[in-house]
Amino acid sequence: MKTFAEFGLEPKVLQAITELGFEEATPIQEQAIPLALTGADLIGQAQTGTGKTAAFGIPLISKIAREEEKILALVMTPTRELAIQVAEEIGKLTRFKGLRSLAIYGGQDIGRQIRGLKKKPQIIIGTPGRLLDHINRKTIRLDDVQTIVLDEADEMLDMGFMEDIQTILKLVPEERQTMLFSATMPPNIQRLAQQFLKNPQHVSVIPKQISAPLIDQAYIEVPERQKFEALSRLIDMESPDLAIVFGRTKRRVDELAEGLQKRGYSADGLHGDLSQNQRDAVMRKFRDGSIDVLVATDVAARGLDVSGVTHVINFDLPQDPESYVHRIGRTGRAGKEGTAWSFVTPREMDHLHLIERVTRHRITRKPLPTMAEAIEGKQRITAERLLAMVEEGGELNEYKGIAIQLLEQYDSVQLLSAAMKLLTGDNKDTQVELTPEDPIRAKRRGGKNDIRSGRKPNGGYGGNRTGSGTGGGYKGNRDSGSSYGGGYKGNRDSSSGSTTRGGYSSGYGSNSSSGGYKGNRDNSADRKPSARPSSTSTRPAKREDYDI
Ligand SMILES: Nc1ncnc2c1ncn2[C@@H]1O[C@H](COP(=O)(O)OP(=O)(O)OP(=O)(O)O)[C@@H](O)[C@H]1O
Ligand SMILES: [Mg+2]
Repeated sequence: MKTFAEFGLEPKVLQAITELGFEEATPIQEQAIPLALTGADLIGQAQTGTGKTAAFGIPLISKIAREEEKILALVMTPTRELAIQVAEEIGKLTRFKGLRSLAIYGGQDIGRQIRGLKKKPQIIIGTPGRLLDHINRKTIRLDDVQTIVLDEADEMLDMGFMEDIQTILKLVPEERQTMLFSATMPPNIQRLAQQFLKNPQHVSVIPKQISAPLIDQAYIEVPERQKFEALSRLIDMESPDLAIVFGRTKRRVDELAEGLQKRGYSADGLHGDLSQNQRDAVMRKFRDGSIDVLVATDVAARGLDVSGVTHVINFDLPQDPESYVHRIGRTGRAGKEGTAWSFVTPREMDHLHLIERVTRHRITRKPLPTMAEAIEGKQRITAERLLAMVEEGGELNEYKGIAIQLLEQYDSVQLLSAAMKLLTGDNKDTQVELTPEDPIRAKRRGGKNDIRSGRKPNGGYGGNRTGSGTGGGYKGNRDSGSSYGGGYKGNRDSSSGSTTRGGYSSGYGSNSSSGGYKGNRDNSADRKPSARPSSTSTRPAKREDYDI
């Protein structure tokens, strides 16, 4: 392993890297950084959570002089949340060097972005749709761009951004450096690369299995109708610090988040129909631990890096193996361990086997958690919370009088059991009905089913995307203070975890989100309204359902 000093980086960048707590370069960084510093075009592939952002971010910022007042680097990402996150990481890396970077994405007030652009940032990180909007308004000019990065390039193509990306790339001077990064590399990427990259160097760190190694993967075979009960038991049994539950559609996510809240969990939903304000608020709550369960569509599958995510649960199986790899990659990041669970209905077993084949990884079958296991898990957490309060020496004097009185009259075991029962907040009786989803049908994959080799056959799914709207309605602002990877790191051990694991009792009461955002279904993410003409893509549409 190399240290960052060995790359010959300037002191201010090294200082920022040290500040981020990076001691050694990850394998993709070790390979990509020296090459990228030579100015070569790159295609970088490495497992989820292995530091691809810094692998392109460090060379990108190293090339820029502080006094420049032009846009010299452009990073494109498929989702708004990812644009925000990458902008934060680049912001941290340029902290001492003092470069200006700005995130540009749909859903945020365009006037605010224009004001930001007037400060002459050298680095723009954005989603293609809104970038193009600025380009057309002439508020962004790309004439001086020297470096372009496409993060999650394959996903951007799948989302129908091919044309937008091509338009944008054509506006950037030919003498530039172009880099593509992702954990998966299907063939349409090769086409894009052929068209826009010059003699690209492939940098890939891909061991035998494509998914990140530190993720323990399991599945539970469960009929559609029992999935919610299974989820509730699983969460109780596992008591995750932070979990992401993936649902297939926006409606599913709404219903799941609402159902979990009703049952007393501290959960909230994220999908493309929420206003940007709501999306930001949910992400902020998840990042700072004030909710423990993020229920999301695939809008959260790519690139998101939230420290402390211990569990990913595929409530619905994803449509394709690539999505599976990215979804479960939200845990087990940066050398940490994680657990991924998938619910598989009996009719979806083929689909599960396809995922196993393509990812070259056996997923362990586990039984549905029993009620006893669920209760045991909940009791453990309640006991932990109780003990944490005792050990922290919380202010208990006001309660001691009544405690002594009660103990004189009642048996201590009886009393403590009753208190624990109250604290555990058993809402098991609350009925939750979900609208059933059809089982995922296994997609026919001709040729070699190997995402690592990049040979991914054309999907057989034409169109049928339901999302519409191009991220209009520039609602919302995001305040800049939110923190990615911020102050709660290292503070999620079991005792403090129990303080954030609200919902089993009172006191975490801001779970108000489930209302409000329904009925706003046309304001989807930056996703394009319908499948692009197939002439621009090897696959007309990847997913049967673009309802994320
Ligand atoms: N050299 C390093 N040492 C320690 N931590 C690192 C290092 N490089 C990156 N990280 C941290 O690892 C985490 C994952 O990094 P990053 O988000 O860049 O992964 P990624 O490879 O882009 O994953 P994905 O495929 O999911 O997008 C981040 O929290 C990042 O700060
Ligand atoms: Mg990434």
